[in-house]
Amino acid sequence: MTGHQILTLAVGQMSHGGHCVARHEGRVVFVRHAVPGETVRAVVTDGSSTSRFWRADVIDVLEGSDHRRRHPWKQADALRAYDHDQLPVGGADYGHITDVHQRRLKSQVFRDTMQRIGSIDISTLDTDHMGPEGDIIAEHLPGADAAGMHWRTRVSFGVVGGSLAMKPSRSHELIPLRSMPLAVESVGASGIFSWNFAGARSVDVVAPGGEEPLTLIVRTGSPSGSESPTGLEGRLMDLAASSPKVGSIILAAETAPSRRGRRRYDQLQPSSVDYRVVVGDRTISEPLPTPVGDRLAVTLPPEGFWQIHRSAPSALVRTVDRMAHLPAGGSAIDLYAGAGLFTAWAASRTGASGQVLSVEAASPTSDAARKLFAGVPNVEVVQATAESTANRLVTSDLVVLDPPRTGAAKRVLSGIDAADPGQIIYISCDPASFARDSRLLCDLGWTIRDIALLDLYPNTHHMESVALFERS
Ligand SMILES: C[S@@+](CC[C@H](N)C(=O)[O-])C[C@H]1O[C@@H](n2cnc3c(N)ncnc32)[C@H](O)[C@@H]1O
Repeated sequence: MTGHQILTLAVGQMSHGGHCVARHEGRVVFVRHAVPGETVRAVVTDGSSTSRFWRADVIDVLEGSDHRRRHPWKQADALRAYDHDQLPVGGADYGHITDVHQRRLKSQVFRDTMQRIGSIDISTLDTDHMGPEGDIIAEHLPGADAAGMHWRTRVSFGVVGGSLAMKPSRSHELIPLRSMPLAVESVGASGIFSWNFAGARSVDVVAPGGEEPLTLIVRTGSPSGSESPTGLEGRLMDLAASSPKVGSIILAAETAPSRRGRRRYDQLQPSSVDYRVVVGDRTISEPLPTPVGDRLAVTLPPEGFWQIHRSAPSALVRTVDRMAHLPAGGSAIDLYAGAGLFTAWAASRTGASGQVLSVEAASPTSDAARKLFAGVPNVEVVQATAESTANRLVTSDLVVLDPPRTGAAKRVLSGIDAADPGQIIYISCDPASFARDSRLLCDLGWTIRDIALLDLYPNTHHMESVALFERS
């Protein structure tokens, strides 16, 4: 291993995943916490003499970029952490880059990833959002502060020594937190960073609609029916009584080991977790950008999927609405539908004489959709995987798909193609899987007509794209 080797590097372009590309003696080095154009000293964190590439973290900036700023979150500030012989916590890997430049880099990464993985040149697209360098301008969303903080309505923490904690990127070490400024203000104001969670394995915090009161899901490894030896439950009740900003606490005991790689908010097998309300309610309420009849909000369990930026639901629906041609009386299919964000929009567009099919695999989330659309005759909610449904789809005016980070399976895309809808709108949180899936759709005879890039994850390398496909 080359651990602790220090290199002086001239840093090149930003790549997918938040690393800048540099070279050392012919070998590629992926450098974290850098800005393209800088000269830095970086410590090698991964790689051996036989590795094709190395990874390194910036510890000192010799020639800084004009786009560098002081990281607004001290515990995630790599330079500060290395000065104190510590590791920075992960989760805000773009925090050292100015707000406007973060979005410029995301645009470039998206364009380059589409070219590299999908062999798709987006610079020729005829869209209002085209930037001067042939990349899609990433849209800034309201709901964060000037430093791009306080937008997350959902945050997951580990627990160490009773304190809420997070890991540095690519590390298993848990670092106790003093705050988590990406989260909406009520999370910091609730006092939970000084609570004693000893006995818990992890804690998920949800601020429905970005507001208070918060709901906490406190996860333990033992059945929640048995009082833990650390007295966790009693302590949580006392703490909740002293904090008006925490409305509900739910103990979640894993009754079967969690599968690696499963996402926290879309548990497809909820039976392996036993949920029990300690304080407050078992469900939360999220405001809907498009009401369903007189229902202005959807009720769902806090572990069910909902977009994490407080402005994401309205921004995504607005973008889909701008791209789609969905007439009154028309038909739409919403795959990977969650609790029905886009189903609600499609139902309001198509009206009473239209038809909308909403397909979601996770049962708690799909149950929420079924309750939301109960009594709405033109909406059918199906709890199933997109894969099992795709070969039975009938033709429609529009298919919306919003898969998890891994993208859509090949047979989902082939099934959509065979059903021959008028339009496909693909919402993605990962440019790499989106580029792969776009290639497949293009090979099946579809063309990208429009793309929007939304900065749903400020201060991180993540981005969201919404793309419209039509037949070539
Ligand atoms: C990115 S979320 C989008 C949800 C919804 N469109 C929204 O914006 O609220 C992806 C959803 O797909 C669901 N999901 C994951 N794998 C699936 C599959 N194979 N088939 C159907 N749904 C799946 C997840 O449970 C999650 O609700």
